Order: sequence, then C-alpha cells, then structure tokens
Amino acid sequence: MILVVTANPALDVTYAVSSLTPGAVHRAASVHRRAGGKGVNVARVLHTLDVPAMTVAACGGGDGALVRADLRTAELPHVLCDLAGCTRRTVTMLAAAEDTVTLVNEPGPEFSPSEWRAVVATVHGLLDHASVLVCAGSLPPGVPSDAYAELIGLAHRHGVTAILDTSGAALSAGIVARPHLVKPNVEELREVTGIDDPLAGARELRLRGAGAVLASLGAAGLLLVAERGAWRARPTHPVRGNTTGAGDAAVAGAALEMAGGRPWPEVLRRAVAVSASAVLGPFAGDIDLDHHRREHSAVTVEEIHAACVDV
Ligand SMILES: O=P(O)(O)OC[C@H]1O[C@](O)(CO)[C@@H](O)[C@H]1O
Repeated sequence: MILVVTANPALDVTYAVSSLTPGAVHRAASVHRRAGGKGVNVARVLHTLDVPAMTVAACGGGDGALVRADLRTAELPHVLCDLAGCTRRTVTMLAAAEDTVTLVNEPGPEFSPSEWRAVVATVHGLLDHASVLVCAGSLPPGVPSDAYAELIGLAHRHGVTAILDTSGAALSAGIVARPHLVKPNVEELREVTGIDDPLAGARELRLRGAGAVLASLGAAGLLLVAERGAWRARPTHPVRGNTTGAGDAAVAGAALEMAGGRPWPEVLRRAVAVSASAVLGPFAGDIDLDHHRREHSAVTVEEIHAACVDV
C-alpha cells in the first residue's frame, strides 16, 4: 500500500471563465469542487491506476466536511484527523481565451501541536502496512518546517521508501532526512538552490540529502537525477489542457514504480506518461487512462551526458 500524507488538504475549486483580466469582475461559466491538496491528487491518480493507496490528513469546518464527503464518494481510502480550524480552499481559474491556468492557494488553518501530533501518530500506525510513503504539498501554519523530515525518519525506521513533494522551507528541511526521491518543479528547484540550470539544481539537492531528484520541466517533460546517472524524458507530443495536478500525477507514477522496485529510467517513463495524461483530465487528480497506456509504451528515456539541459 502507498501511504500518502496531505499535510494541508483543500477543497479544490475550479472556475472556467471565458477570459481572465486583472482588476475585472469574472463570472464563472462553470464551477467544480472536490477534495484536493497534492497528496489527495496523488492518491486519486493511484486509485484510477488500481494501486492501493491510503490518504492521511486532518480536516475541519464546513469545507473539511465537504472534503470528507468527497473522499468517501470517490472511494479513496482515508484516515482524517479532526481539526478545530476550517480546511482551506485552493482555486484554479481556467481561462479559455488566453488558454491559461491561474491558481490561488490559501495558506490553510493554524494547526495546534496536538493536531499535528495526531497526524504523525496516524502515519506511524500505518507504516507497517506501507511500501512507500508520499509526503506532499505545503505545510499549514503551526506545523514546523521539519515536519516532513520527522515522517521521512519514521519511514526509514520502518524500511519504507519515502518520496517528498513540497517547496520552500519544508523542502529544504525535509531533504535533510534523506528521502529516496524529491519532486520539485523548476521554479521550486530554483527557489531552494538559487541555481537556474535544473540539472545542476537537482545535483545540488542530491548533495543536500535527496537520494534522487525528479524535476518537472513543464511541457518539456521530466528529468531524473540519481546516484548512478541522469535521464530525461518528454511526452511524445505536446498536450493541452488543465496542467493543475500534472506534477502530482508524476509523483503517483513514480510511487507506483518505486513500490515495484523498478529501475530509475522506468520510474521516469511512468512519471512522464501519467503526468501527460493528467493534463488531459478535466480536474486535478484526473488522468486520461487511454492516453496513459499509449504514452507509457511510446515515451523514450534518454540518458544525459551533458553538463546542463535545455528546458
Ligand atoms: O499544498 P500546496 O502547495 O498549496 O498545493 C495545493 C494545490 O496544488 C494542487 O495539488 C495542484 O498541484 C491543487 O490541487 C491544490 O490543492
């Protein structure tokens, strides 16, 4: 089973608008609401791929109740701790005229120390049943920046593979606990390392403790840097759609191959195939299964011998 921690879950709200203009009033042509946050998206993709996954999070308030109800409706196995504060919303605006995707992510409710300890205890209690632990998304206010480092340390003690997908201080502090894989995008990599070239940035994260680094390069695909090599793979052709959650889908693909003990080029191939198929899904957490199947057999993985990569 793949255990997925969503430290800061959300009610993901997607608005479709005809055009997006700063300073203007926008009337949504459609509204969609579902349980979200990076880890929930990872678990949703794994569920679609028939891979057993368990979501752990803490929820509260009216939107927390909607998140709980949606996880049940979607039949995503979960353990949700109680939270006094109200679960946040994350908003995606899909603008047809500009073909853009714009996000507004709330910071989330303040956690008390005991609320976060309940999440840690839940993860601890489930690790004996897990092959992979995924720690995904931002940390909410009140949770220390080394919170993921603690969970990764627990995973090591249980012989469980650990994957970290977060940004900023949570990424810097989490990496020290030596996760087997981290999955930043290019901006997150640049923010944490101060290095523009993704290959050099990924190598720097390995020096800081990451076993391997899977860096998403947007439409240019993904890059994987491990101890004994570096590889890159791109989608077979450009895909247009909702890019929200494409990175989470890459994490799901990587987790599924790592759970099977597959070599790094196969981890990368799957991550690219699942990620490209997520762009074709209407909402974060969705994938186009037919596209995924075709893409998985067609994606080519090239080994990198150069000192830097073009994005
Ligand atoms: O935890 P954050 O980094 O704020 O990210 C959460 C958000 O990211 C997404 O997962 C997309 O990756 C959205 O579904 C939204 O919930």
